Amino acid sequence: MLNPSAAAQVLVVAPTTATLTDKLTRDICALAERAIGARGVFTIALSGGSLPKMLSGLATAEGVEWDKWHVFLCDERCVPESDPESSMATIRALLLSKVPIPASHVHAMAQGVPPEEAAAQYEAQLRALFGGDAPVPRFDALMLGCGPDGHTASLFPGHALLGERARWVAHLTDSPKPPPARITLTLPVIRAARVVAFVATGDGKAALLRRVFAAPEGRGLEVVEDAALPCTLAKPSSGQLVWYLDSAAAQALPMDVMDLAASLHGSLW
Ligand SMILES: O=C(O)[C@H](O)[C@@H](O)[C@H](O)[C@H](O)COP(=O)(O)O
Repeated sequence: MLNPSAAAQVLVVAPTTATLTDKLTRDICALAERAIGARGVFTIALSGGSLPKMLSGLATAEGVEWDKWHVFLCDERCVPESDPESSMATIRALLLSKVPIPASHVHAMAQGVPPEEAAAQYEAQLRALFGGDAPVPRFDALMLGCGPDGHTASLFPGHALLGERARWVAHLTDSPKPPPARITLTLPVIRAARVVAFVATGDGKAALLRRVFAAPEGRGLEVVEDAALPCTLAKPSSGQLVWYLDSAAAQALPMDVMDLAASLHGSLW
């Protein structure tokens, strides 16, 4: 019997996006409680795209110690927060404006400065919080999405940033998904997280997910690293990887993979 909280990789498949939202809410609250119990704070980095909407259930969750949360971004589009393309603006509208997280615990990326400077400033913020001497910060949770091309955060297939090993935060000005200028956490930071959670919903992700879960039969849920699909490289080296899908996104997964999906009841942590 699978004990999801002990497994390095977990698959959750919910029949609808509403049930997926409920499951995500329960799991994130349980993870936050565990992190706060162990270290006194919960550090979570969020992405843009459709993810903020999937997290909106957190706004009505009960018993959350919001004052212990520190919220970061996995990546950001280099636009002002007044622009509808701003990921932070969406996250504020759908979640942060509805919960009492202290403003000083919300770590946005700088606006109105060149992308390179915004990346350097964000890395300096992380170093101040996680300790400048740490080889890499260890987030409690990174919430990621994935594009049909396999990108995650702002790490795109074939991009030179996939080879970045020194910086914690990097910039790019040639993103194939608009807008072109972006800031992103790098792979060493993503791999150091305690939990890396992907959320993917809808038919448009089905073909990609078939490629992500393409390990030979008998190798369970193993996501095999494929340089052409950056989301497969975003695997924590000593943490837990969780893929949260709705049934539309999961429709092309092989039966032996679906058989390993965790229960929707309760929480993973
Ligand atoms: O700027 C962005 O859009 C995000 O940083 C990006 O990495 C997103 O998470 C994926 O593209 C998935 O987007 P969807 O959830 O909208 O499919």
